[in-house]
Amino acid sequence: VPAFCHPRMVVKQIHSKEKSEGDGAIMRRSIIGGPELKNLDPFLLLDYGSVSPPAGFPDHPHRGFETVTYMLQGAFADQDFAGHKGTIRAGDLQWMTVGRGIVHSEMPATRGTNEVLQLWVNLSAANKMIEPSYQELQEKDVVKVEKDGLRVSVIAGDCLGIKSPIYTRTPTMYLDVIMQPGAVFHQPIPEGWNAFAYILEGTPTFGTVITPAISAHLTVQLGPGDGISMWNKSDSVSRFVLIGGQPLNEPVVQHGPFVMNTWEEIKQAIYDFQHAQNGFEKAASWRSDPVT
Ligand SMILES: Nc1ccc(F)c(C(=O)c2c[nH]c3ncc(Cl)cc23)c1F
Ligand SMILES: [Fe+3]
Repeated sequence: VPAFCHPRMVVKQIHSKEKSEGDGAIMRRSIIGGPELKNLDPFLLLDYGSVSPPAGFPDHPHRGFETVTYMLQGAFADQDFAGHKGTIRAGDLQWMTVGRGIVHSEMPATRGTNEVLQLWVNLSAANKMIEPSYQELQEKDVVKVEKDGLRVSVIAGDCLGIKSPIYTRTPTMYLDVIMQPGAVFHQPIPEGWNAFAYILEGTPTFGTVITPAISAHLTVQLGPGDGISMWNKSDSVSRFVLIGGQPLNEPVVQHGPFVMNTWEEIKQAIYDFQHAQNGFEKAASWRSDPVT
């Protein structure tokens, strides 16, 4: 008996190229509104970074969306212009609803390799100018499902009956999936949602068609359907993040770290930031402290 009425299939596989971002951080940008992957609404980008000091992401603004920072290894220190400070360690999650504006810095907090995934989730027009807020979970509080060679960290949404406590204004599913050799995993994804996977290690198989060996740092876009079946037919561990979200179907105008619906609103965001007003008041005098 097939697991789903309309199993989703792989429709596109894109290798992410390395590019520098912020201050010397070498990143692999997996999805951007670029020509290759336009229709992944509500997602704006997924960045994989392997960052060592002195590189990092010094003081910079955001407006109009959410940043989801998930640490894979090492740690990052973040500080914002409202005095919010924290250290995000391996397995920790920071879901930052930027809304009307945040100025912050995100710097590696250990001398070694600090591996980070950052997803940008767009906000609806109605939510773009809401007050900023954070939802932060330590690794021990990220809900996990272990079953038959499967270990899923439920970052957002629910999996095998286990629900994340994270409130997602834009309905989102975000799973960190580790599959031992021979494991199988069937995950429902609501019809109409856009969905993709980003492979971190191994060669997992997605969909009923045996896709070619899939390698690390590959984005796999999934087509329409009500769920995805995955196997690990190899003899080594597979790890990937599986991400899906309900499209907003609104115009997207992005200028760096500002994402609004019209150019007018982008000009306003730039003006507000430069004149420390309309949500950027605290940007007037704030500078981040050096990370020890
Ligand atoms: N200057 C500038 C301009 C635009 C940015 F988006 C950023 C930025 O913060 C990041 C872009 N990818 C990322 N991945 C992980 C982390 Cl922790 C941060 C970022 C930045 F710094
Ligand atoms: Fe940032």
